[in-house]
Amino acid sequence: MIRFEGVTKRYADASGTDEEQGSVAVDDLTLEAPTGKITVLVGPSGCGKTTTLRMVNRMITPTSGTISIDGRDTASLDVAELRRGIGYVIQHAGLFPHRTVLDNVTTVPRLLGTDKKTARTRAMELIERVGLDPAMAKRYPAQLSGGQQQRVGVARALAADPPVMLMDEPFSAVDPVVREQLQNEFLRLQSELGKTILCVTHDIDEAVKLGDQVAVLRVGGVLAQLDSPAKLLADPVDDFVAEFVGRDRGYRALSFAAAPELSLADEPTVRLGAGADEVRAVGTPWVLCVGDAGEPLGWVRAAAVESEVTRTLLHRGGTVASTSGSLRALLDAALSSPSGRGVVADGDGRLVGTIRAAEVIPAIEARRDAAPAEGATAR
Ligand SMILES: Nc1ncnc2c1ncn2[C@@H]1O[C@H](COP(=O)(O)OP(=O)(O)OP(=O)(O)O)[C@@H](O)[C@H]1O
Repeated sequence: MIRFEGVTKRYADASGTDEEQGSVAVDDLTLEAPTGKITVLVGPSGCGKTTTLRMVNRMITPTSGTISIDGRDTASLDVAELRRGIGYVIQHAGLFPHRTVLDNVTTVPRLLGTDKKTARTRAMELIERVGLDPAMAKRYPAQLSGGQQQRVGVARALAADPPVMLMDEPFSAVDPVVREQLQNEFLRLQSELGKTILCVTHDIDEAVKLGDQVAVLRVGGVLAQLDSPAKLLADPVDDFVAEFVGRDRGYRALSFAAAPELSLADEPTVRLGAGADEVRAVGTPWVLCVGDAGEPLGWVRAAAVESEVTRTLLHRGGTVASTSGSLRALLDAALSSPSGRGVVADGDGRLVGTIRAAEVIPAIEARRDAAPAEGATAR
């Protein structure tokens, strides 16, 4: 566990005043980042997120207060020893440009005395584990895409197997699609590794996606709210947090509500290559097309089929919800489906049935009735 206790950081002003009289970047922060969990610090630009993170590995020294890791005051530890237990990932990956990917990943273990062969074997494992082709190990950072560089950055931070990871905007230098992939893979990796992670982002969507708990900071480095993502969306503590959490929060909060078992309608289906007569015989304007394993491929408008169902005729707009997914995914499947019937698949991606938005709403209402709002945790 990382514990901040009454931590304040002031920066000396440019005029050269003492730090004690300088401007406050982090103000009396008390916060616990539990072992094995992801704690996300989020807030507007300049609210002290990076300062907070860097005080943990002592790149920045607090003006007052204490930071401890598993009960040991970080100020009392040897800096090198402290940093050995902390992986650090930054925006743009911060790789050594003149070293290969493999050398980037092995640098810290080598410095720590791991023999070359062991360090290389482990680095290759990690390179694969973060989803990179092993052939990339020989490349230099400039020969990789931004997303690939970020993956190397994560592999490098994990190379010495530190119990604690600090991540500063780790996925922000890549486009939204790559970003989502990186986030998903990072969550998968964390579910295997169970590191104690403190992660900084300015993006509330990223915060609620990654965080087991989310700390919202306001400018001046004051903690506004510390809660689970679901609680934060459902119950912002004040106008600042409500505005920061943003619009659509009622809908977004449904991501954290597991879909109950709802009765699904049997959906008649056709296969690719089905003739126009077969499609029209279904008797509905939109007909669902499935693949050989029963996986939904897309809806086809019956009137548009002249001879047979081809891939180009498939409507791709509908999302597919999983039986083990969230209420949000279920509702979204219904809302995005051209037929109004949301497609639901099982864990193997096979069609189970369909559901309409009007049938999802009662489940949402039932959830509300079952869980009366509690008070938010605020300071
Ligand atoms: N070395 C420094 N000297 C003086 N002031 C600093 C220094 N570093 C940061 N600050 C100030 O401290 C405050 C917090 O900065 P910090 O970088 O921690 O914020 P942040 O929340 O990470 O911001 P961003 O999201 O824009 O990166 C800001 O007002 C910043 O200008």
